[in-house]
Parts: sequence; C-alpha cells; structure tokens
Amino acid sequence: MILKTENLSHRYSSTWAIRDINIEIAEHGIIGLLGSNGAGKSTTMNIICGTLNPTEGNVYINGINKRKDPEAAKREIGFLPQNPPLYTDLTIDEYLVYTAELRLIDKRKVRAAVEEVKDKCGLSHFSSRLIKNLSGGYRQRVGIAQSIIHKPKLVVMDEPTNGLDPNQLIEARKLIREIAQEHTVLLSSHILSEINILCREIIMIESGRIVFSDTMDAFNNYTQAHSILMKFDNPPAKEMLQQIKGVTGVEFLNSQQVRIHFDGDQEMNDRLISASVENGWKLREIGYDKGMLDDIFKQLSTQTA
Ligand SMILES: Nc1ncnc2c1ncn2[C@@H]1O[C@H](COP(=O)(O)OP(=O)(O)OP(=O)(O)O)[C@@H](O)[C@H]1O
Repeated sequence: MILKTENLSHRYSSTWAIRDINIEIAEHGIIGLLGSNGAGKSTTMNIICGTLNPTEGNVYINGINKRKDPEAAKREIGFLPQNPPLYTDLTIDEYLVYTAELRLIDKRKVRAAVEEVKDKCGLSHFSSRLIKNLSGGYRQRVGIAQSIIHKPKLVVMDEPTNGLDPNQLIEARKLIREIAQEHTVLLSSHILSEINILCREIIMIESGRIVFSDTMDAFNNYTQAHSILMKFDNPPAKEMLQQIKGVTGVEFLNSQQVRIHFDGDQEMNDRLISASVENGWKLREIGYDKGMLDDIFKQLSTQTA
C-alpha cells in the first residue's frame, strides 16, 4: 500500500477541519482530491506530508507509520504545497542543490540528482537563472522538481495547476503525467474538469469528509446526465414528448425551452432529434443538462449524511 490514512481528523481550534479521512492508494497513477474551497484538501495533504500533525488518526506511507518513523516515511514523500517554498534569490541550480541536501541525498550523488531532475522538468536551459526571474509556469516546474528530486514513491501536489495560463496548463499536465509514470501522484483541485483530465481515481471531499471515492469512470457514470435541455421554434405539446420511448418527465422552462428527463439511455439524444425532424418542431438547441459541480457536491454530500 503506497498510502493509507486511518481516520484522519484535524481540529484547528474548536471546529473540525477534517473528520475520519480514510484513503487507500495501492496502485500507480494519478489520484485526484476534489473539493470546493475550504473543503479540507490542504489540511489533508499537509498531514499526509508531515507539515501538520493530525489531531487524530494515522498516516502510513509505503507501510511505514509516519508517527512512529517520520524520517523513513518522509523519504517516500515529495510535496508541492499550494505556495511552493521557493527561495527566489537563488538560481535553479542553487535551489535544487539545497533541496537535495535537505532530502539527505548522499553528497556525491547530489549533482547527478539535480541534473536528472532538471532534465525531467525541462529546466536544464535555465540552470543559472534566478528563480525570481522565471515565469509562473517555470516556477511551478522548479516546485515540482524539488518534490521528486529524492525519487519518492508518493508525490503530493496541492492545486498544482491553479493560476496557470492555458499554455502553462498544458505543459504542467504533460509534466505531471510523465512524473506519474514513475511515482504515484496525489493531487488536489477544486475544478472537476482538471481532475477528470488527469486522474485515474477521484476522492471527493466536502466539509471535511470524504463523500465519494472511486475510479474516474465510476464517478462519470454516477454523475451522468439524466436530463436534456431542448429549445424549439415550434414546440410540441407536453404529451407528445412524454410518449417518446425512454422519457420519464417533461418540464417546460418557458414557451420554447424544455427539460426532458430520461432513464439514462445513450440513444435518447438521437431519438429526440429524430422526433423533432419528423414532426417539424424546429429544434434550435439541444444539450445534456449535466449538473453543475455544486449540484453534484450537494447530491453526493446528502447521500452520506
Ligand atoms: N491555520 C488554520 N487555522 C484555522 N482554521 C484553518 C486553518 N487552515 C485551514 N482552516 C480551516 O479549515 C478548513 C479546511 O481548510 P483547507 O485549507 O484544508 O481547505 P481546502 O480544501 O484546501 O481549501 P482551499 O482550496 O481554499 O485551500 C476551512 O474551513 C479553513 O477555514
């Protein structure tokens, strides 16, 4: 087991920030921790990485209990916090040598480790550039480089793609995928599509509790649309729509726009389009009505309540 957390709970003052967080990661890949702002993602990650002690519970990294043998456990963890601890007056080389030493890499192997990680993260051309003169995307790469320099089994990244522009985003995702070839990556985001694009598994956290934990495919099945929004220039009577196979409900939002509830049948869309054409309803718009993230959060939260 690469990571196991047992009933992790944390209280900052009187209120609990997280309660009974149980995570098990047995396999390689990218695992996403999804939650809205304040859900408890950073608290969970800080505890896993040992920068915060939990009020209750245990963390095992590669089978090592972090409370009992923190040094050995931390050898197997790399951490990219939300605000990476970059020393901006150092050059990339100076900074990475420093982090390699912090990670207790054998002195004779520091140089090779720095070169290897620069190569992996596309930083070799900027070795002697001061960190303060780097763009946001390159600073992020330096942050990622320090998190893998000691070749940990588990790399934890707190909102690694937050605040990047579209090009930087593509580059960062590519780098994270490459890193996940050799390490297990646990990353957080408050953006569902980001987790969807990158992750094999999703752990959803809301108000400090896990509300969903499964593969990304299972999540997508669960949140699959069961309603379709349609707009007609020549709308039919409600009864006509109700007679179409698979339709379970019809809701007129105004005189032209209608929400069709259906049983999840993949061909519902096609069937509705055919009916519109055959009957001259003059279909103007059609699209799945996927619940917004907030709705999904609510749906999942109430399920476990
Ligand atoms: N140092 C602190 N002292 C007191 N309360 C805190 C502290 N850090 C976080 N909290 C509270 O704990 C809860 C969880 O916060 P946390 O930062 O873990 O959430 P998050 O999901 O990472 O959100 P964000 O994406 O906004 O960072 C929030 O209610 C937050 O206000």
